[in-house]
Amino acid sequence: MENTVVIKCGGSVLDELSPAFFASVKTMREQGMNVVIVHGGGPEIGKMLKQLNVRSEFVNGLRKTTKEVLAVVEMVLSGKVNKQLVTMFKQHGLPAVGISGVDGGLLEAEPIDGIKLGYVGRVTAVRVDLLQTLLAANYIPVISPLGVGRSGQTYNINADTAAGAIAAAIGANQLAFVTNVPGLLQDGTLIGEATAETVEQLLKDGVITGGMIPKVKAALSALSDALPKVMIVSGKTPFYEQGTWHGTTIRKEVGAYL
Ligand SMILES: Nc1ncnc2c1ncn2[C@@H]1O[C@H](COP(=O)(O)OP(=O)(O)O)[C@@H](O)[C@H]1O
Ligand SMILES: CC(=O)N[C@@H](CCC(=O)OP(=O)(O)O)C(=O)O
Repeated sequence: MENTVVIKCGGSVLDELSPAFFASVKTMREQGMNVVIVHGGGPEIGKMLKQLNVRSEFVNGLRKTTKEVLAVVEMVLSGKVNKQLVTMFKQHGLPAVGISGVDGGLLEAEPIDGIKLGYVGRVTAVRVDLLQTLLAANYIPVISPLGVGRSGQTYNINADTAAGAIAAAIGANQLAFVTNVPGLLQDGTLIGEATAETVEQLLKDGVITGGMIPKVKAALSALSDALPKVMIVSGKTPFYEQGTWHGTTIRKEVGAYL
């Protein structure tokens, strides 16, 4: 779908989204862009698991998801976080519809590795027509990263991975990861522009760690001719003004897109 931006809002910044974040989304819509939001909620899930005394651990940045953990993930992502975000959009005059990847079979998924990770899924198909219908009616879809298997099983999907898969499926020409830092940092300094090759090197050198790893991996696999650049930006400050992105831009190669 031409002129479409997929924006992933990280759980790390959901409580700190500034009015400037919503103003940036408004600007994009005024410029005729279709906006699709995918949200995370890792910290909120962690808090709820703790309150309920349910243990969970991370394996390679992914939350090992037992049946008990899955019930909490579903409740927090498609309930609390999704509705909070929809309400925030409404308060800023933006019409949003919250759906999870289960609704309408939006995100079809299969288990990544049932033995090690339990109910953690990867996206195998996206019901693009559902998103197109909402966008055509001028709504902003706000998606929580749950998937549904062929047998009806629900899966927990990393929000960065889900955003990348949705961007590729809908044919978005822009993808942005909104998080709690200004972009990719090296020794505390913002990296304004990076090629896929540079990012691979930063991963190898251990400059990119923790929650930034699934983000850049999703960015690298989403890059294509149709999606020539991916942005990593802050949700605490304006991230898009007068056609300019503030943060890190990752391109396939130097000069791939200007
Ligand atoms: N090179 C890096 N540049 C910026 N942030 C990094 C880097 N390496 C690791 N990080 C960490 O990644 C975090 C963002 O990932 P995460 O906490 O998972 O956020 P989100 O919930 O937005 O997905 C940052 O707050 C920072 O601590
Ligand atoms: C499989 C897996 O790890 N799923 C994530 C889904 C939420 C998420 O990705 O939230 P952030 O974007 O805030 O990290 C989780 O359970 O935390």
